[in-house]
Amino acid sequence: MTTLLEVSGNDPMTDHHIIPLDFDSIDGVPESHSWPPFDEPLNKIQTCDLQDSLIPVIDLTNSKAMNLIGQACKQWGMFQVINHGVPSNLVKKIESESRRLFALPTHEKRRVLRSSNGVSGYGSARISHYFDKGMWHEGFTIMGSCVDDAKVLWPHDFQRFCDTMDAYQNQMKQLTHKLLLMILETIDATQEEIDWAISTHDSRSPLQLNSYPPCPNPSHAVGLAPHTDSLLLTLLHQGDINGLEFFVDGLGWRHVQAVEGAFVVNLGDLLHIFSNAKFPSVSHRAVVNQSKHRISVAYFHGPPFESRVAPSAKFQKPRFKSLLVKEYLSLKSKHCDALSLIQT
Ligand SMILES: C=C1C[C@]23C[C@H]1CC[C@H]2[C@@]12CCC[C@@](C)(C(=O)O1)[C@H]2[C@@H]3C(=O)O
Ligand SMILES: O=C(O)CCC(=O)C(=O)O
Ligand SMILES: [Fe+2]
Repeated sequence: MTTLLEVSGNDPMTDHHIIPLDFDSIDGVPESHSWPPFDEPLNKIQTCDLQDSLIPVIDLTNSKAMNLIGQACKQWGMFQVINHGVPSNLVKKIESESRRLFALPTHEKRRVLRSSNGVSGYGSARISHYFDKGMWHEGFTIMGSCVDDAKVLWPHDFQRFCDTMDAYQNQMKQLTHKLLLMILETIDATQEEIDWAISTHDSRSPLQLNSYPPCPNPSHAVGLAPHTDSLLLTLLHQGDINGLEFFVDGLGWRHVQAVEGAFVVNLGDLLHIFSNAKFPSVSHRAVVNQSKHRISVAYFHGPPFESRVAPSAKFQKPRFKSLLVKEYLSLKSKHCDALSLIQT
């Protein structure tokens, strides 16, 4: 069985790409993390209420949910869901447990630093090696069980962290299954293709905790640099602090309005390939602010790494070459524009 470690192992990132800033002692944006001022999202000047936000908020108990989801996938590659069935007290716990982790002293967090060609653990996002500037971000990636790392952080009090992470991942698995069935039905995927996409056998679904501490100079820092997610689907809890933005051709960067109790769903590269580019793999980023410590939790679902990814058999003119999922991830770990490298 291929682990993510193997697919990412062939380009060990040098340490300065992995170790986040020491936010306990930082008092400004160092040159290493100072980005050229970037364009403000167009709708920053608009009132930030719902109808301004391009991304539809879809009630999963609505009988038209599947059609609305299909339209949102084609148009934006992103949507928000409410009345999804995930217990709100668990969502509150995942955020409070994440805050408890990131509130640990820097030297404690660095004891579970991700290894140079690893996936799990504390560190900057893996995309950091695409850029020569650092990000105003610290992350903690969980692949499967987090007991080993949690025992290092809290030798006598690790259970509630792990129980919360496990319970949340189980809920995410169920919600992902429900959403993928709807999304794939809108493009008439075959049963075999559906089984491939929803398979949790041997697939690796990382859980990513993101922390964006308040930043003294937010217009010169980037929380998470522009990227597309690589797998099939990402479910994001962003809490009540705005920061997620996505790029729309011709419009520029638009913010995704934080909606109480909603999950943001964005499609990844593998669904872009499978849909033969019918669904965009939306480029998105996270910006930081001066006063609030923003936390987000992202759950990534992908098919088994040994399996093959290709445009659905129903497309007469496939626009992408077929390759193994692990080959795609290995390509993406070196090139942020991996999708353009596998076009037919
Ligand atoms: C299976 C995955 C998905 C990864 C890489 C690997 C493990 C960690 C995931 C993230 C989490 C944070 C954002 C992202 C962009 C990153 O840098 O690491 C994600 C990336 C991807 O979606 O490509
Ligand atoms: O924190 C956010 O809003 C975005 C996080 C994200 O894009 C990711 O973890 O892939
Ligand atoms: Fe992302």
